[in-house]
Amino acid sequence: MGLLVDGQWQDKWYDTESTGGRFKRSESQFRNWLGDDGFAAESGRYHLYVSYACPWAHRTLIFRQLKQLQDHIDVSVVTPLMLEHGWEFADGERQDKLYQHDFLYQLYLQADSNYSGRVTVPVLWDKKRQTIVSNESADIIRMFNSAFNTITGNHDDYYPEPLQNDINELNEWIYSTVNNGVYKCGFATQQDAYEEAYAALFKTLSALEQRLQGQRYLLGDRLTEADWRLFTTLVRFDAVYFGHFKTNHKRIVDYPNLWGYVRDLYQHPGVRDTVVMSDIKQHYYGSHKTINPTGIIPVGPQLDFLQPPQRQELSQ
Ligand SMILES: N[C@@H](CCC(=O)N[C@@H](CS)C(=O)NCC(=O)O)C(=O)O
Repeated sequence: MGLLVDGQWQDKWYDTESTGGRFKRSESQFRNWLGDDGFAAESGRYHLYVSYACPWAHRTLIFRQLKQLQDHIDVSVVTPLMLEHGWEFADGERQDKLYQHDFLYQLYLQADSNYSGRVTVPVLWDKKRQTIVSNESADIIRMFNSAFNTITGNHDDYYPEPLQNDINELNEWIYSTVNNGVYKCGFATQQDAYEEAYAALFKTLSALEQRLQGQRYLLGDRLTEADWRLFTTLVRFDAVYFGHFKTNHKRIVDYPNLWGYVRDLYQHPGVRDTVVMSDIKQHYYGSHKTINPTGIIPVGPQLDFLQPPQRQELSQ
């Protein structure tokens, strides 16, 4: 675990000293947009770098499936552990298919040899201009939602105009208390910081449980970006966050509506292939030595995401 400082790799854990023990996620720095400034949407031009463990990268893999981009955007997948060199590649299935780099930070240096900042997944790479289009998953999924529509013929819209304000509001709330909320619990280094994040997380989960009582998705009948962003955290919750990040007030299986909802989304065509639970568990329990020094990976729990969700009738 580390970061680049003026193009040099340094092995450092997150600094929580200046924030009273609170984990603060840094802003992504590459924020170009497909279609703008010479980044035309073209089949085969862009490459996606992901980790199967990472909930932010997971969103982009889901949108690649939903929007039928598999033949147009290829993917390289890092190995599950993130240790002193950050994200790494290996031979075979986990190679950097474009440049055979050993470490992801080498790709960042290829884009900017003086880069300072964290080296995160996902990365959307432009093979033509040899640079990073974006390392912000929220932007990448928005681009995938529409930029390639004329190429794929897939016009499904997960960010429809009339619902955009509602989606943005939900995203903000769910990002800060749930998606990033679990990290705020897990990476807190002071008791009050942890308890504050824990309370906010379970307050939101309880509100979401209520909301999903009479409706299939967060915004009613229509499946939107907000659902997919919530899904990647919920699907990891019982196997990882509950124990490793100490978010143990309740499991997702203890919330009937949320549990049915996760199964419903898991069983959506193309999605289950993007959930690689072995990488998820290995990454968290094996990479965060300050939280789990032995690196032992718990065997359980048994989770049956294929149980019928019984939520279809809610959208009729
Ligand atoms: N805002 C970014 C966050 C991505 C992110 O933090 N990814 C984590 C993995 S889950 C990462 O690569 N962390 C490496 C680090 O912080 O050094 C996004 O949503 O794309």
